[in-house]
Amino acid sequence: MENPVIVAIDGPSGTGKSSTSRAVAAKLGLNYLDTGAQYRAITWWMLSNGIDVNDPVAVADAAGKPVIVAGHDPAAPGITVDGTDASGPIRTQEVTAAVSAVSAVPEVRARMVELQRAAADTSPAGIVVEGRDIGTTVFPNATVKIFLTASAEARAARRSGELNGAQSVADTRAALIKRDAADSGRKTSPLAKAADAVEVDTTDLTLDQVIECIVTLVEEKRATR
Ligand SMILES: Nc1ncnc2c1ncn2[C@@H]1O[C@H](COP(=O)(O)OP(=O)(O)O)[C@@H](O)[C@H]1O
Ligand SMILES: Nc1ccn([C@H]2C[C@H](O)[C@@H](COP(=O)(O)OP(=O)(O)O)O2)c(=O)n1
Repeated sequence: MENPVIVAIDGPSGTGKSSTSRAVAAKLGLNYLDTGAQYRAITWWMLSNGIDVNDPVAVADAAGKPVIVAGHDPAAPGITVDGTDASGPIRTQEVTAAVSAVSAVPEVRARMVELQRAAADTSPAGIVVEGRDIGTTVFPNATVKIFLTASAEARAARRSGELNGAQSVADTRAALIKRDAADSGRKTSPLAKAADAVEVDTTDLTLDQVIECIVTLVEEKRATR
């Protein structure tokens, strides 16, 4: 049988990773994994259990405790923490503000990477994995690597639209620039474009155009291997 296809999609917040990855996985009949949801889930567990998220030693000590299970169906991925559905709670602004600190802790990353590689091992046809370090660290031999970008203005407008005006575009822009800097500046597996990734600037592209572009790249790669 053909080797499973691994599609790595990285990039900062609001570039379209989740929407694009889900659609690409659905179109190609592949599994899907949102690694940002995993980091959000462990962050939610830390906050819910009174762990000081700004104390890396406390976070490292607790990193092995929660049981995090991410779904792989692109139509309804879902995520549970200790058996409880966490899909809603992981998207709160409290979690968003704390996730960069928690995901910078090496013990947290080691655990998540283990889960991410296991997800690929149990995906016979293959998997689309989205995050920040998928092409650089988690799957350096991925079949196709994509790095999505977009202007800060476009990203803030998209995110603010999702929050239904609960946060202004200016505040959303400031928060995401702060998170980009933390994610790009950390020591362990920072947000970065792999040397062999294809960069796609989505600022002036529709979601359908981005999906089409990535599906074509994967199909071309599949045809030549
Ligand atoms: N190319 C695009 N053009 C316009 N809006 C987009 C595009 N890609 C994604 N979006 C919208 O932007 C928001 C953020 O997209 P999402 O996929 O969650 O980004 P990320 O996972 O990179 O944070 C969503 O509301 C999504 O529908
Ligand atoms: N592979 C990954 C994925 C996410 N993270 C961290 C850094 C990000 O700020 C958070 C949240 O990621 P997520 O993709 O859910 O964020 P957005 O949907 O882009 O707002 O997790 C990471 O460190 N490594």
